[in-house]
Amino acid sequence: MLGEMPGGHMIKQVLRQLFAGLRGAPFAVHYWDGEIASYGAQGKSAFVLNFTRPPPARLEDPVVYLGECYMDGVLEIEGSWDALLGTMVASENTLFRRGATRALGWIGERLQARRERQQNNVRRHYDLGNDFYRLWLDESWTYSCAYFRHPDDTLEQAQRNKIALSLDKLAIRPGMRVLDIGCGWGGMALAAAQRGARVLGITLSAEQHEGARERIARAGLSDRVEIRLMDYLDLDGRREQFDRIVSVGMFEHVGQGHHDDFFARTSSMLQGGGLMLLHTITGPESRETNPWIEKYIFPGGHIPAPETLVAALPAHSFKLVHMESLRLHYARTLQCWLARYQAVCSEVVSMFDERFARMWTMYLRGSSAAFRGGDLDIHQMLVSKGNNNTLPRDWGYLYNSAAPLCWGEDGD
Ligand SMILES: C[S@@+](CC[C@H](N)C(=O)[O-])C[C@H]1O[C@@H](n2cnc3c(N)ncnc32)[C@H](O)[C@@H]1O
Repeated sequence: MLGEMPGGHMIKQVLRQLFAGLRGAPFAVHYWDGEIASYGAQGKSAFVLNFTRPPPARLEDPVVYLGECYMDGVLEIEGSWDALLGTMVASENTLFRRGATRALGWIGERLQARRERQQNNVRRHYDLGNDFYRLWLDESWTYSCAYFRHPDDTLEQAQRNKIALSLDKLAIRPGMRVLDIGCGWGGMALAAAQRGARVLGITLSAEQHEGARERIARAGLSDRVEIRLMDYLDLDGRREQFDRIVSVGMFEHVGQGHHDDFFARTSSMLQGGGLMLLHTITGPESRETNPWIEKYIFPGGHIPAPETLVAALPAHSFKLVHMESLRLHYARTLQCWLARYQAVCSEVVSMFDERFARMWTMYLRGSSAAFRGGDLDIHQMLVSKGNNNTLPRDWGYLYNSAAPLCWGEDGD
């Protein structure tokens, strides 16, 4: 499987072997020379992998290889991406090979080197440019899971819902000091300030820093919101204390083996009785990081397991107050982003190039499918430092629809 292959014939053998080892839904492969083969369970193909021309002869990592084939236009994927993602999850042992070695490679890396590498990784993603994200994010520039309270909610409305839900859970009151770790373009910070809080938002992205500051100035809230370009590792609980901490879509960057450190730091910055809302993508404990995502989208990221997060709390004086999954909300958010992204794809091609544009199509489409058909989930976890005796008596006010509005059978 590893190393150079002399040509199309050999790579076809290798791909046949690979596809024959996959478990899950029935699928078909259209090879570049006209051969059509069926794999997986019996039945009508749930998806088709269509090789439009001979792929490169070098295959080191199956997931990265197939992802690159898609980016290069060598491979088109037709049919259900949900089923494709389901097959990838069911075939993890065949497809994901490098996790253990990668984790070992990191052991012993100096803290400073880790910090620089993580910072560069994060900046590479978020500093693609405000012009790029502005093309397809909603008007609030929120780059995280929205909350589709009602089936007809637009993305804009759903992002407003998510921000309101998060601030409601945190029971923000005027005068409170709030820290937003990973504040993006400042939407949450702005909304907290509109509720009368004094907010510090931090981000590693220079583009976000500039965008958020401009936006807050335009809203006339610069006296209540400060946005700093800094790493959360440089915050110091001895100098600054907060009543509330919120962190949305940042924890995935904290990295394997550093969760305890994150909780220790946030605990040291929170007043006794203070509340923290952690909003993060989650997955099974045994989940391997997808090597294509690792290479092209989020290097150094790690998806935590919800039970690991909960287990880590008591050592840092945190108590679990409330926790919920927003899984299908993220699938819907990603669908909305994908539709908007596809509408402006030609602009993305002129900003970057065709390969980049296809890479992002794959990322958005694959991620949406991974939340519906794969093993990704997303949780909002509300914790208190020690006891908070002023919490709401019941949480009904968060979910005040008269009757529950449910997702359809297929999660749409
Ligand atoms: C997915 S974005 C979410 C942004 C925002 N919370 C939202 O919901 O739109 C992740 C954010 O985490 C920030 N981030 C990642 N690692 C960080 C670190 N070590 N210190 C501070 N911010 C970090 C990024 O700069 C980015 O703003």
